[in-house]
Amino acid sequence: MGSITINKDLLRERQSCTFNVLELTHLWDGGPEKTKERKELEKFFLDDPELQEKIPSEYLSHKEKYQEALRRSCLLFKKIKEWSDTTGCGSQMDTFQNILGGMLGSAILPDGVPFALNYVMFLPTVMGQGTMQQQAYWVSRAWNCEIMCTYAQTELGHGTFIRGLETTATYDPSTEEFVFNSPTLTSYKWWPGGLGHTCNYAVVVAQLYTKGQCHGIHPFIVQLRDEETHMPLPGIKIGEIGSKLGMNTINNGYLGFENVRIPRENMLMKNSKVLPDGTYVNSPSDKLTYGTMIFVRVALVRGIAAAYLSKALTIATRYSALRKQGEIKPGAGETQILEYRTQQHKLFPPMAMCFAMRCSADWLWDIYNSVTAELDRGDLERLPELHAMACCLKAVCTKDSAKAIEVCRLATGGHGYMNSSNFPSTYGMVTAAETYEGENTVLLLQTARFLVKAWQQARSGGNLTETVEYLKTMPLQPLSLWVNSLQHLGIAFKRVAAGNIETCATSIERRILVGVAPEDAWNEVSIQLAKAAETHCRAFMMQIFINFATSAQVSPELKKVLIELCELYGTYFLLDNLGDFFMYAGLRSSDVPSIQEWMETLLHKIRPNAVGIVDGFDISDAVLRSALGAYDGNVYERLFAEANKSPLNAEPVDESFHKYLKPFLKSNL
Ligand SMILES: CCC/C=C/C(=O)SCCNC(=O)CCNC(=O)[C@H](O)C(C)(C)COP(=O)([O-])OP(=O)([O-])OC[C@H]1O[C@@H](n2cnc3c(N)ncnc32)[C@H](O)[C@@H]1OP(=O)([O-])[O-]
Ligand SMILES: Cc1cc2nc3c(=O)[nH]c(=O)nc-3n(C[C@H](O)[C@H](O)[C@H](O)COP(=O)(O)OP(=O)(O)OC[C@H]3O[C@@H](n4cnc5c(N)ncnc54)[C@H](O)[C@@H]3O)c2cc1C
Repeated sequence: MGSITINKDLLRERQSCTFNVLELTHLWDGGPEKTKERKELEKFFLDDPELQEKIPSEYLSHKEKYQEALRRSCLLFKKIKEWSDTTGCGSQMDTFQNILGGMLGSAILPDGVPFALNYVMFLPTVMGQGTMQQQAYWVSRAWNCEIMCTYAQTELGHGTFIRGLETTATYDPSTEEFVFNSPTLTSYKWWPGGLGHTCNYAVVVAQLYTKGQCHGIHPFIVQLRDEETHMPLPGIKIGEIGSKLGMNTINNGYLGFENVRIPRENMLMKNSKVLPDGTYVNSPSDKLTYGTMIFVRVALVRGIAAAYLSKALTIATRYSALRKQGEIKPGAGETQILEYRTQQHKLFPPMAMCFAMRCSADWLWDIYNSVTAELDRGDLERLPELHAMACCLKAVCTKDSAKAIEVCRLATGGHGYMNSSNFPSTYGMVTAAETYEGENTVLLLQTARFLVKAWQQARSGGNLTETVEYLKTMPLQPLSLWVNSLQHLGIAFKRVAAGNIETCATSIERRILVGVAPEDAWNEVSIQLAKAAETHCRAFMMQIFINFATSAQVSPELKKVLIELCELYGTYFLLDNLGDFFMYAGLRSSDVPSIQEWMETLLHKIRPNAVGIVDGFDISDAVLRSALGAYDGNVYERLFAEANKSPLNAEPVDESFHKYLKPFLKSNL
């Protein structure tokens, strides 16, 4: 291996960047103070040799992977406490979020943290759905890792349709206990993270029966394993569900119950209650039980979709700046692959998406916090809008991110197929989020339900909330001739969304008029409904990005880049969905060449700043974990170093040669 110097092409890219990269880093982090905190945090954790990987996890067995992940998780959580005690600054919650859902966690446990569900789902559920007394008892125990907990909702037979869950919790007033049973194979809990061999308690979502009546699904805290021996308690059948496409250290498990008894106090009773005599007291809204899912959907947009995409882009962009292949002009010398317009088309629109996701995530987080405060005061008015936006943003951002990460991998050719590129684990992590916490199509249909109602309300002159206000204003504005401007893009995206929503609503009405049952009409139109929800989300993200790029308090050089990215976001999705813009936004085919040219010019303008933009994400090599994406660009040396970690390279001749290959070859002589 040669000495470590920065690759000359990367150096040149950095010298020609037109804006101050540190300014972008500060903007991305939310201010210089946040950048400083993040860096200190990363240093504290990533410099610890005990937390560093000794053998790449791909070369470990399934069991060894889990054991190593558990070892590091324990150290990691000890260090979190140490961090909070020594610094006295930065709430533990920020640290946990960074570790469990963010970049730091992916640096230390790239295939998932087996403790994640304790913090991501168990604690938010107890805090959102437990009484003050329950919170006082359970939160501190779980927070301090005296116990380790998960969230067990999904079953072998039902994930999406949670009203169809089969696990039963039957109240026995004689002992003031709930009795848990898994009446069928399909009622076994299946999927919860950490359930396999890590957790000793879980929030279990089950059908509540009292006085012979079923009251639907409710959350309960159930002890699964002995706190001392970790043996499953009597009647608990528990294990791990096996190897998966990714997230192989998160220890997803299965769980069945046979007459397992828990005290009445373990039902989370902030919303609905069961009194000692078995009387059921209703919740103000049965949807409050779904609160934890909203929280996680909100967190995913930034913590998974935007974060992991920024990682994939850093890898693919740096690599594309130093990788040379072929010539554009014969005899002119080999070209950096980043010079190819098709390569720019693969990488730069996802950069724009990353920014759009990031500003949308900030908006979503703010509305989540204000609506949660309103719910605590008994005001449920804005819950439907929050639910609708959390659903579509989770679906669209995880879909865009997973797709773009795969494009980034393809953009790095064969080397991207190596585990050492870190694309496989990055993709595995993000595509999982397309399914968990609400499968994406299903979530889009939830948003569509809200949109169709909003459209009906707009038509009848009713009031509309912030995100659907355009359904009232758009139809009143005359279609104007196409102009290549951000403002026109913003309006065109809203027109497309409004048009799609109207088409769905009228298609449903038409079917109902000829006697189709409303539910059947909904199903028949659901392809368009899912699309309408996606276009609504896209219009929202376009507008949020426009607001952000045009109002950001940054230098003119950085603002120019933000505006270029924002225009690229719009032109890219417009050209990808031309039919919609022809149908609903007054676009004519004669307008298309100028938009295509606009998009191509944007690619050209962004080109000199591409490396600067991904450098601005400021993802350290320890977090990036990629032979292709390291800051110094010494790709080929790193690929070799990683190849030499393969256990097969430990000996010049593997023992299997003598055992199998040699006798086989000899037998053919
Ligand atoms: C690290 C990885 C961790 C992963 C963990 C997991 O995956 S854990 C497992 C994660 N699992 C999942 O994510 C499972 C995904 N499945 C689900 O979330 C639900 O079962 C469902 C929403 C798909 C349908 O539910 P349903 O059949 O009961 O409902 P419906 O369609 O009949 O609508 C009735 C009304 O309720 C409304 N409403 C619905 N949800 C919410 C909400 N959260 N808030 C507020 N409102 C909500 C809806 O808008 C509608 O309002 P309307 O129009 O009547 O005024
Ligand atoms: C990595 C990972 C981690 C997970 N962690 C947890 C966890 O910690 N705790 C937990 O409880 N669960 C967890 N889950 C489970 C997860 O929440 C479910 O897998 C998810 O909600 C989807 O449910 P399902 O698997 O039953 O899919 P299904 O609902 O069976 O979906 C299958 C197909 O049917 C379609 N479909 C279903 N219903 C409808 C409908 N109404 N309209 C139109 N199409 C529909 C879907 O679009 C999809 O194409 C995890 C899953 C994964 C992959």
